[in-house]
Amino acid sequence: MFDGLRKSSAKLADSFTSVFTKERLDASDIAELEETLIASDMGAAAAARISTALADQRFSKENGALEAREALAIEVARILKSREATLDLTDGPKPRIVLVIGVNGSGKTTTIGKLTKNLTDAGAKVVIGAADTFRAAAIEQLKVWADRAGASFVASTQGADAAGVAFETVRRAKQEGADVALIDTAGRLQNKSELMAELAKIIRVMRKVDEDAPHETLLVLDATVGQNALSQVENFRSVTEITGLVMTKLDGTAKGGVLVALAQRHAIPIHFIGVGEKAEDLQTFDALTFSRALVGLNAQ
Ligand SMILES: Nc1nc2c(ncn2[C@@H]2O[C@H](COP(=O)(O)OP(=O)(O)OP(=O)(O)O)[C@@H](O)[C@H]2O)c(=O)[nH]1
Repeated sequence: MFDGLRKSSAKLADSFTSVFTKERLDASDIAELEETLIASDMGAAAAARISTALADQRFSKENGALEAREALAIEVARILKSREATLDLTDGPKPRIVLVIGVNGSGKTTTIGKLTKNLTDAGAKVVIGAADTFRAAAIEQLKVWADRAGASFVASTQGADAAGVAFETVRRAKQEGADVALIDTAGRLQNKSELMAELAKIIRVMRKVDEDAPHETLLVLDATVGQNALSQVENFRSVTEITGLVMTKLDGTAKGGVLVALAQRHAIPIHFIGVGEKAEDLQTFDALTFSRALVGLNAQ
């Protein structure tokens, strides 16, 4: 985690150390801190909240920078804590039906692959549905993950009806007594009404097999897009219910602070974060571990 967030923490640390060299911060230090936090993609509301909290604290002359960093991690974690929610897909209804949505390239396919590997390693039976029928490579990529993990795989040809694939995936998961069904979707529709119609159709058709489907709708966000992730949440939220978030590619960006902006703005659980391309790089989101890594402190 610490390594995965190195780019984000390095950016924050650079400007941060220069602010905290005093026992108490004056108004201009606070303003500088607030700017630093905004520049790290945390958003104005979270930056103001954190700066105000730090303004009331005192730090020692000798060790101020470290103490301030510890205090910052605590304040960041305070915002993130309410969004922390472990998602154990092997628990609850069987099969647990999970729809994975997000814009094109956000990391949906890779996230499903990683989840599948982690679930099958833990002994769960998984069925993957390649309902992203827009891109042949996405279907191929998913098949590789499915084969590697020994998961069942449902796909059709490129351009086929996505809802048909989703239907068959849920049917197969029931038939095989699977624990989890993970369904990949396409995020590349032309406009909002098309996206809404497509997702609504997928859900309607899945419900013919299981009236509670989907049990989870995970929105996958790419951290490298920074503040744009906020508008993606708004867009998807307006077309369907989102039960949880996954933020990928945190290792490839200095914009990791955007997760704080998201937590401040949207009351949606953050389940997983991606800090690399391997299955073990998909980690359960833990507010304090993330916050400490973000400000450049090792986990405790
Ligand atoms: N470094 C890094 N790369 C990631 C992570 N998650 C996904 N990627 C990479 O991001 C790229 C896009 O991921 P995909 O999983 O293909 O994205 P998608 O949302 O399925 O894209 P479409 O199929 O085009 O809709 C791939 O090259 C992945 O290997 C991550 O956490 N870290």
